[in-house]
Amino acid sequence: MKLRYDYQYGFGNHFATECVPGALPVGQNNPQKCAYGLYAEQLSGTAFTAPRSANQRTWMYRVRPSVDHGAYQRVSFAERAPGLGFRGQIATPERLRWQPRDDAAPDRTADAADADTDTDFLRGLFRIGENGLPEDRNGLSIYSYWCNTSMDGEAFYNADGDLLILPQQGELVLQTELGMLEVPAGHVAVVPRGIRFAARVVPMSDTTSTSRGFVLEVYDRHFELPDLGPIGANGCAAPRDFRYPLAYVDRDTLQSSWRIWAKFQNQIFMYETDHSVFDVVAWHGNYAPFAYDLDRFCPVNAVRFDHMDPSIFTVLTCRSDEPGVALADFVIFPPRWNVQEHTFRPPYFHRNCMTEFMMNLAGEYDAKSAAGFPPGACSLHSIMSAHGPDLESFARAATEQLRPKRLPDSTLAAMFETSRMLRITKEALELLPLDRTYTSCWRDFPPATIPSS
Ligand SMILES: O=C(O)Cc1cc(O)ccc1O
Ligand SMILES: [Fe+2]
Repeated sequence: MKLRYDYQYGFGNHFATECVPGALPVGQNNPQKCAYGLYAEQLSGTAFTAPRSANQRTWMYRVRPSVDHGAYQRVSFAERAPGLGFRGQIATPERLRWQPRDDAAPDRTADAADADTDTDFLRGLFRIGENGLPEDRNGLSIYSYWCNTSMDGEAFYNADGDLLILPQQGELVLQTELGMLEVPAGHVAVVPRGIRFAARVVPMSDTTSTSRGFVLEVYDRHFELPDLGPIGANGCAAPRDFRYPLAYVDRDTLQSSWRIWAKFQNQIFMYETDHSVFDVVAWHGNYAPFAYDLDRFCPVNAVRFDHMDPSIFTVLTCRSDEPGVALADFVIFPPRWNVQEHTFRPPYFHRNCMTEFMMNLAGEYDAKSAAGFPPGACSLHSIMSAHGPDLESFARAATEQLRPKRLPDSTLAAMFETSRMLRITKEALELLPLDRTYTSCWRDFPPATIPSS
């Protein structure tokens, strides 16, 4: 896919970019006077004292310093982002599945407001489940989003953690302080804690411009590329494919008034400015939003027999304190060849010490019938709750002729896998299209016949 904007590439690189020649100071961060009277400002993504390998910060050179804004005002959820007010209250081990959020369905807001309302990314965020607290910098939230309107004259930042944004349909363009980042379906983006952004929806046709998808919010560490162990130095997601924005200033909006929304300790606040916050003329550093085309993922898997664990498809991981255990992994199930001999090829039956939130992004998922798990649908299999192939997929895969089989390019599923237990929002059970017949897909497996003793 042809991208609209230019980028700089390389996961975690130290970048340097300027959209006006000479704006970026050379050899120092804090000149006594910056070029053009710009203001130098540091954005720290890790503690000042974090080890060098983990340290993340960016220096921005901007038209005004960020401090120049009105007072923070507390805003009600209903006024700006009802779905952020949905809190995880329900503990259930039940296997849950939701059908896609329908454009016509009034499921988007707390008040189940009428479907004609313009809904931007912030208003369309709908918390499904959570664990932990941002104030403890510990835990995560999972959302779905739906939007049909761009944020205009407005921006948002999340003080509570990083946002991984995964469009399933449509396209978002994120205008961020550090530049423009387009995120069509099939790509993923991460906006780290504190970086202000506006989400724009790209028209799909003359009459529709909607985007829907999913968001994973993590409350402490940042996303990293997973270690590859014996896989070696190559394979899976390559660092060079991660794209970062170039400095971008929209001169036309510089003097206009803006409202900035903030999520802080899971509350919403707003302040006003009489100028754009997208006024960073130059920046350098390694704390920045990024995007990645999931089609660049190079799948590695079993080439003779048996089914590898899905961790083999991890794109990004957010570590916990325990080595090898993620707070959350972002995993995909990409187009690929299935070639295993004498093997039941789809995902196996299992119970896991991790929570699995599954999303079908496109095409068919090999462990579920197409009708039950269409693109846009999602499911939750919580810690130790049994799940796996449904009866229909099992019957097919247990009897199919095992030739090399291409899972088509139209296939794409994804998973947020977390070591935490989620509490589900009551709104996810009441307002989203919950599939009340889900667990019946596992009824009536014929019993094995064991020889009598
Ligand atoms: O439950 C799922 O569908 C996800 C999954 C996929 C897989 O290939 C192996 C295990 C697993 O949990
Ligand atoms: Fe699973």
